[in-house]
Amino acid sequence: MKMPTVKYQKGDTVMGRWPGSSLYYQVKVLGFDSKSQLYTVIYKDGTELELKEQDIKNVTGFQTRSRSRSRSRSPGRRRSRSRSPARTTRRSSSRTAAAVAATAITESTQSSRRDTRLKDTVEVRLSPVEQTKAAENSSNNKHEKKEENNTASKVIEKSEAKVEAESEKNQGPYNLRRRKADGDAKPAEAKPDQPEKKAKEAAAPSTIPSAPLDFGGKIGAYFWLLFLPAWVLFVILQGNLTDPSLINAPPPLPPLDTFWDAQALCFVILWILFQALLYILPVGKLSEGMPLRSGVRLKYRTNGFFAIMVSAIVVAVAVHQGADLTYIHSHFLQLATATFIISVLLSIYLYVRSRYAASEELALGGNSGNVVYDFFKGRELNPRIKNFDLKFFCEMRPGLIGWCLINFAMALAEMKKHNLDAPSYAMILVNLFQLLYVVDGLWNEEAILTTMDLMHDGFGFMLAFGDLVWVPFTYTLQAYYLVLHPNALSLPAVIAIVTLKLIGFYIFRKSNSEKNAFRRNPSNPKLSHLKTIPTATGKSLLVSGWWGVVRHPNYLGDLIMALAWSLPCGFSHLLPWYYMIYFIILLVHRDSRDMSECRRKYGSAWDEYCRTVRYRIIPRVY
Ligand SMILES: NC(=O)C1=CN([C@@H]2O[C@H](COP(=O)(O)OP(=O)(O)OC[C@H]3O[C@@H](n4cnc5c(N)ncnc54)[C@H](OP(=O)(O)O)[C@@H]3O)[C@@H](O)[C@H]2O)C=CC1
Ligand SMILES: CC(C)CCC[C@@H](C)[C@H]1CC=C2C3=C(CC[C@@]21C)[C@@]1(C)CC[C@H](O)C(C)(C)[C@@H]1CC3
Repeated sequence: MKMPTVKYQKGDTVMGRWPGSSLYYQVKVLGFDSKSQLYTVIYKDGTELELKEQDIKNVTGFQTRSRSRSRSRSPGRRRSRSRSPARTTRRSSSRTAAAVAATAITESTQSSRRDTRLKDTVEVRLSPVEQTKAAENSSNNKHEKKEENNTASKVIEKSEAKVEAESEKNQGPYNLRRRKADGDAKPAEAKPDQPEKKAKEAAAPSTIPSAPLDFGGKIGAYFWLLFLPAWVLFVILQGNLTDPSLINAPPPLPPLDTFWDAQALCFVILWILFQALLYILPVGKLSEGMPLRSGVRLKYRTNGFFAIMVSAIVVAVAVHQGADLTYIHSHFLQLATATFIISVLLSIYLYVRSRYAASEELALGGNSGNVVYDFFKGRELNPRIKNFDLKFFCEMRPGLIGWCLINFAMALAEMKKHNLDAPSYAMILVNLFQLLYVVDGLWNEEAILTTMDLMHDGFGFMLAFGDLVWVPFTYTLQAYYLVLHPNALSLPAVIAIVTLKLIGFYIFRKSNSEKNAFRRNPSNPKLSHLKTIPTATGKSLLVSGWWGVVRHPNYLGDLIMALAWSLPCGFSHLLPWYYMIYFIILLVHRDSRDMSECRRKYGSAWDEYCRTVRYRIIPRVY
């Protein structure tokens, strides 16, 4: 960059104020943009920011800040055990841009959220220095003090209103740029029909970091590809046995031709097309997803509740017209096989199209270069055909609504099998509990846009199979089990199980809604009583409310609900407890995946959060 005649020159070592605080760090000037009148500076750990001239000072007139003074002043110190910058640096394994953020715990009130944030900035990770008295008294500084509030409040406005998109787009008075060390640069791939894009990407190295391999890496991917379908087959066959113990040896494989049923395939295709039709109808809200790396926010048609209502009406009419839904029970294996074939075809399509996707459209994981691993994990973050979002659709519609349809069919099958006028209590509970879970998910469909799957995971075999096969054919195992293995429940047992379910549901819904509301609008007045930790990405972390109890309160609620789903099936067999066992494993693994991802994103701010909120899922236990 050619430097015009400006106060500070490229290469100068100066003191740069950290946005939102009155602390200065030694920085090097990288350049000056005459248009925006901002200096690009680099901090010692490699973080780049754009600063105004007022926020830059000459090194003379500064002295090293005494840490104890800095810390004892800090309101946040009262909340945190280990605040030594040195210690934090040692403990933090993956320092990102956040590692230099002024990590503060802020308590905001409705009226003075911004001011409080400014006052409460308590900790920095570089060796902060402050100006000498002489320098502080200078007239220049008086002006600067006034300006400090202006500029800092701009930062907060930025981080509270349109935070993510703007920080990524490099707009506004300060820019927190991605650190170069955020990940390995990957060779750019571009769509052949987008020569402009290709040229641009070839010129600039791709910013897509490849995340560390998950799920046991490349070998693990082979394993899961074989194990997951085999497991679905195993539990379906077990469900038909008189003694369906999970620890029994697998039943003998039925002849191959029993797997295939063309009619079953037609039903599955019809069901998916029907759901796709409901999804594209211009009914319901168009919700915005979280900002992507490019700053773009995709739009999603969140009409899931409408879709399940219409589906229920259509199914009711079909049953009234004589359709025999017990077909689903008697052809469970064939329906699962047909859906499996569709999920494999879909995964192949997803992998092939991801080879043509631009690098900015790829997820952080799933780009290892190993075909099998990438096929399994998924490469493209939001594969779309025009506005039709494949990942969102698959996650929220055919499998999820199909789950309720299958449960309902199992209730009818139970009545048929045992000549009942009504389903058993156990079957009713399982049906109602899971229906509530699905309907709630669809009612709050927008909230899915802030979950890990939608924000971070690529769409590949794992999710395609998970959404289309795993959910409808294994999450229904309790109802499937009850058809052949009835379990009588006393009234007190029913009351106890319903109470447990409601407690779990309350925790699950409240915590998910709190995070979703906060992510969508961090300055939401309803959340102003909550404490937050700002991070260098512009986003903050909730540190009180539900997210101050444990790091994943939503998982806790979900697990309590899972317990309530299995209890109606009794303790005679392990099969109906499969979901509970699987779910513990899934959520513990998800929690650790999320931990690594958040540590990568938020650096020391995340470490700070973990020190403040010590337990992951169960208070005082885990
Ligand atoms: N039934 C089932 O099979 C499954 C159900 N679920 C349920 O789906 C829901 C979503 O789960 P999942 O996507 O795994 O995870 P979360 O909804 O918990 O999302 C995790 C993300 O939330 C953000 N976050 C974490 N801590 C904080 C905080 N303190 N303050 C603000 N934001 C924070 C981070 O993203 P960022 O900071 O980038 O916004 C983090 O990556 C859960 O209720 C879970 O139980 C999940 C898996 C399977
Ligand atoms: C096959 C693998 C071993 C695991 C696949 C995992 C998937 C089945 C799950 C990953 C996250 C999910 C969510 C839901 C269903 C299961 C999958 C797809 C969810 C849609 C269920 C309904 C909830 O209300 C929810 C919060 C919207 C869930 C979001 C995550």
